[in-house]
Amino acid sequence: GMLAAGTDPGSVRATGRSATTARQREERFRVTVTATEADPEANRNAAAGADVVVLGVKPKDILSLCREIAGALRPGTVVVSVAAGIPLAAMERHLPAGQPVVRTMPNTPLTVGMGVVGMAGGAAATEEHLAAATALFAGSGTVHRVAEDQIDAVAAVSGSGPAYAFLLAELMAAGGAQMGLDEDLAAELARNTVAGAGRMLAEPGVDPAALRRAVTSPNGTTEAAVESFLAADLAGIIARGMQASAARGRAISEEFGNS
Ligand SMILES: NC(=O)C1=CN([C@@H]2O[C@H](COP(=O)(O)OP(=O)(O)OC[C@H]3O[C@@H](n4cnc5c(N)ncnc54)[C@H](OP(=O)(O)O)[C@@H]3O)[C@@H](O)[C@H]2O)C=CC1
Ligand SMILES: O=C(O)[C@@H]1CCC=N1
Repeated sequence: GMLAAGTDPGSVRATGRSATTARQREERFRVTVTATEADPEANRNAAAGADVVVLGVKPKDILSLCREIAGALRPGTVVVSVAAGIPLAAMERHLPAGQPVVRTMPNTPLTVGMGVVGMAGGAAATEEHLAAATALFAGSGTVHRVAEDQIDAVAAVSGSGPAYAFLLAELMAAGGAQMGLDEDLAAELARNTVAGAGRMLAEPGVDPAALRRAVTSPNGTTEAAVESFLAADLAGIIARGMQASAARGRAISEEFGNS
């Protein structure tokens, strides 16, 4: 997303673990990608002198990565985490005192310029540091400042949310095939329906309920489907799934955020 929005590839130093995926990413993104399995200093070298460092490893690996790069950071370097569940205070404990840290919850639609990001700043993060973190995402989505205790809820709505829409497309395709449609046709109809509905939702100021009502003819086919969904407690099913997402964020904090 950053590159598509005009970031100079020459200004980006990326790292990964595997040399094979590093090569693939270099070819795909035209940025320098160094693998830690080939160069154990890769992360420290990438962090040294950077204005902004983005931590994109799994939550369980974030704090050891903070310790690994701590000695290479300049005092003003902004450390931006995308990890679910890892608290700002935990990262701050493993970084030099006073290091500006920003915790974010992005989502994959950033890759098509339609991302949404929740963002919270740590103890040493000033407006200038938050603006630098916002600039990473601003060309490929919208950034919303939230209190850190709301990040798990942001993850439940928008971080994990793309998967809910993709699951809907999968289930609609399966339902179409069950009714006798060719499997490929059912998948194509479902995929383009969810994609098309998403495009309609992206228009400024639209109300999803109004869009839904426009499809729902009185006593028609859509009404029959929607009534069936609601009678089966789709609202409760979605709410419980989102609670499970947020609970998993809290569990990650407890499992990996206390060291
Ligand atoms: N996927 C999503 O939609 C979202 C993910 N997140 C967060 O993003 C983070 C990554 O998740 P996800 O993309 O699913 O995971 P992936 O496994 O796809 O990505 C993790 C990456 O970290 C690299 N890596 C692992 N260890 C090291 C290391 N020591 N040094 C350098 N690079 C390393 C891996 O390299 P290699 O490939 O070479 O092994 C891999 O590229 C998580 O913290 C997650 O919470 C947040 C919001 C949305
Ligand atoms: O599933 C996860 O834990 C990450 C965070 C939000 C989306 N993917």
